[in-house]
Amino acid sequence: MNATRKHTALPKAQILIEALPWLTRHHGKTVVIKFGGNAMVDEELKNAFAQDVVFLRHAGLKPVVVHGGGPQISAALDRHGIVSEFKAGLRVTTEDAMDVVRMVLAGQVQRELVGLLNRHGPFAVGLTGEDAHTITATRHRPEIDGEFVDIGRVGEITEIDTGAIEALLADGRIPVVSSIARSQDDHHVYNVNADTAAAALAAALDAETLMVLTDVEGLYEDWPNSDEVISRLTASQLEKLLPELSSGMVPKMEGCLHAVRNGVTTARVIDGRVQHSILLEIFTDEGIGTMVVPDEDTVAVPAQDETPHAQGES
Ligand SMILES: Nc1ncnc2c1ncn2[C@@H]1O[C@H](COP(=O)(O)OP(=O)(O)O)[C@@H](O)[C@H]1O
Ligand SMILES: CC(=O)N[C@@H](CCC(=O)OP(=O)(O)O)C(=O)O
Repeated sequence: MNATRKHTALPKAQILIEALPWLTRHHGKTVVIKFGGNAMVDEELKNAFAQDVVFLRHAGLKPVVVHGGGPQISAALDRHGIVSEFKAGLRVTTEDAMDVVRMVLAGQVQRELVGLLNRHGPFAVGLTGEDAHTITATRHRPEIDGEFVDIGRVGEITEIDTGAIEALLADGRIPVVSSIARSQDDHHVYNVNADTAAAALAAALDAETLMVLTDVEGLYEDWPNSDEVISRLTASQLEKLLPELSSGMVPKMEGCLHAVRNGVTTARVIDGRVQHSILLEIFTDEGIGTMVVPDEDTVAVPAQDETPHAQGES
């Protein structure tokens, strides 16, 4: 038998080897993955998402999932006869609506994700920001047209306690966090935008990467007029762009900026409608979506041969 004969499965081995430098560099690193409600509506996509997250866990990374559930909350509120209203991209949350938000996020969406991940082994443990003081918030009053408005039980994060999440990660688990905060003002809870919660957790956990899965390809340069995606931008470039952004992209991009300004090496917005978008983003040369990086002068440039990602990801 010819020892140099190429096996037909060689391309598979090559794909794995291509990922080796990335895996080596990211071994043991924390990756916070935000799964958006709009990317969460398709069964196949949800299964592929769970596979990707478990894959990362087996590859030696420490994934933390933070989930949204905007469409699911709106549907439940509708069933309760409560009209959904958004101001500054945030849901106006009455006391009654807060009970529904909590029920949907912690009792429905989080349970489903935990179940999907645990088909692969005893990995996922669900919690909300209320648990073990993980997320504490005070009442958020966004400034709209020069005035601070009351939008009910919407929280502005004041403190993160990473203890519970870190203990779970040390035990080899995959924490699945619902974006509800304990209140520092009273004994109730606050509704927090899931992008904001994910970014705050990524920064507090000193995560390597924040990945935000959504229902568009990334940040469009001139939305809604064109579908040209911005593939890479620095923190300063993003900061200049923020005032022009609208709706759901505002908390997403503000979150990415917060993350990279607070120690996270890359923040990415990727298309959650694409099956296995997490693995595609990590392991393929093309990369998909929008990547935000700290300003050039604040990061060390990685060695070229260690970068499988064409966009020069670190
Ligand atoms: N510049 C932009 N690029 C891409 N999407 C944008 C932009 N500005 C606003 N959007 C809107 O933001 C939405 C994503 O935010 P959101 O609906 O909150 O998603 P998710 O449920 O994944 O958090 C897109 O579907 C799009 O309608
Ligand atoms: C204050 C606020 O707006 N909270 C969000 C929380 C869920 C969320 O952010 O879900 P997506 O990521 O799917 O948008 C809401 O009530 O819809």
